[in-house]
Amino acid sequence: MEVLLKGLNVEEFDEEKESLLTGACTLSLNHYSICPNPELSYGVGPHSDISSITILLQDDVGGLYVRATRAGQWILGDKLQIASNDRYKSIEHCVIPNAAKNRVSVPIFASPKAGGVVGPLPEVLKNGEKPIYKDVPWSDYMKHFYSKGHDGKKTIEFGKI
Ligand SMILES: O=C(O)CCC(=O)C(=O)O
Ligand SMILES: [Fe+2]
Repeated sequence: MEVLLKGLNVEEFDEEKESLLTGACTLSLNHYSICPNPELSYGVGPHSDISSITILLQDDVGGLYVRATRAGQWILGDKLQIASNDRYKSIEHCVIPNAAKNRVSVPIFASPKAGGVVGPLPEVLKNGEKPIYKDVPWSDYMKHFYSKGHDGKKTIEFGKI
């Protein structure tokens, strides 16, 4: 995270920044059952995570498809795209089920602490750059994400000015 922040003119990953970006960690336990016709369904439809960063633990079955050329075991989320005023991009991904094996995955989401706000970092706008996003309570952003089905990268529109 510190490397990513250096690219945004943020010198120090202090307590305030930590709480704003990665103050709350949650995880999901996902089980994908064998699917006889994987081409007809999704395990999880295309979306970007709303977290800052997601770290994925998974077994050797596979099935995560990522719309990017460079992605390892971590995925950037909307919170970081918004904080960086679009310098970093959240990564769209989906899960295709497997015809022969069950799969287990454990994504760990590093997100803002409850009560936090989603918006461009002041350091990013320091040079007079126009903000693309407004300040939105993190709880509203989350509510919006969970109020609808997965829809690619549309969630981030909610934060736009
Ligand atoms: O199971 C996976 O590989 C990813 C699941 C996922 O994208 C999510 O829970 O947000
Ligand atoms: Fe995801």
